[in-house]
Amino acid sequence: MPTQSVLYSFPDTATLSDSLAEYILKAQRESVDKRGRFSIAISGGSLPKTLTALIGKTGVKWDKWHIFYADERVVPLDHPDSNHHLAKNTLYSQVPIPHENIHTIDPDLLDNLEELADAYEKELVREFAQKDSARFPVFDLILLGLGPDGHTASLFPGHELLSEEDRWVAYIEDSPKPPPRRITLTLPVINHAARIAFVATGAGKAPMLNAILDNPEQGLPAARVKPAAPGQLVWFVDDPASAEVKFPKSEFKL
Ligand SMILES: O=C1O[C@H](COP(=O)(O)O)[C@@H](O)[C@H](O)[C@H]1O
Repeated sequence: MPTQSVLYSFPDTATLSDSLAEYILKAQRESVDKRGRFSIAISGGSLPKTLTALIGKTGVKWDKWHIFYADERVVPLDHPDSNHHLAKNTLYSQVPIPHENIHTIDPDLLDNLEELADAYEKELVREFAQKDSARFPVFDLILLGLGPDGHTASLFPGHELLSEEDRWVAYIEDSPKPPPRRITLTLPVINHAARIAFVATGAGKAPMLNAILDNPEQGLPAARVKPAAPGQLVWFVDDPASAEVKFPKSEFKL
C-alpha cells in the first residue's frame, strides 16, 4: 500500500457509515461547486448498506449525482445477485435521485458480454467526454469493497484482467465468486479517480486487510489500487476488520 493512503477505523458500522456519509458529502460539495455534478461509482456486496447514513442527510444534492457501478454481475437488473438491484433496494428507493442519473448495464445485452462491456464503456464516454481528452475518465469518487480473497470490484487474484491497460470496462466469464459473468471497471480507471474509498467491515475481513495494508507486495487486486496523489485513497473500516493491521490508523477528520 502506498504511504499516502489513509486508514480510518471505527468502533462499529453505524459510526463508520456516518463518517463515510460526511466524506461523500464533502466530495459531492467540491464536485458540484466545480462542475455542477457528482460522478460516483459504487460497489455491491456489503457496501451499499454502509451508505444508508446518507438518507435524509442535509446537503445531499441527489439530482446532481451520476451513479455508475465499479462492477456489475451480468444478470437481470431485478435479480437478487445484481449490484444495481441491491443498491436500489438499499438506497435509491429512499432518496430522490433521478432515474436517468443511475447508469445501469443495458439489460438487452446480457447475452453478449463483449457488447455489454463496450456499451457500458460508451456510457462512461458520454458522461466524461465533455471534460477533456484524458486517456481515462476521472470519477469524482469510487467506492470499493474488499473480498475475502483480496478482490475488489470484479478484479480477482491472478486474473489476466489485472494487467489490462487500455479498456475502461472489461468483462469476465470465469469469476471464482458467483455469478461467473461480470463486468468491471479496470485498474487504470479506478486509479485515475479523484478519490477512492475502500469500505471493509467485520472480523472476516481482518486477515485480508492485513495482507493488503501491511504486505502490499503480494500484489493482490485491492493492493493494486494506487492513485497518483497523496490523500486520494482512504480506507473506512471497523475495528474488527482492522484488528490485525499494523498500518497506522488516522483520526477521522475532513
Ligand atoms: O462480488 C462482489 O464482491 C465485492 C466484495 O463484496 P463484500 O460483500 O465482501 O463486501 C464487492 O465489492 C463487489 O462489488 C461485488 O460484485
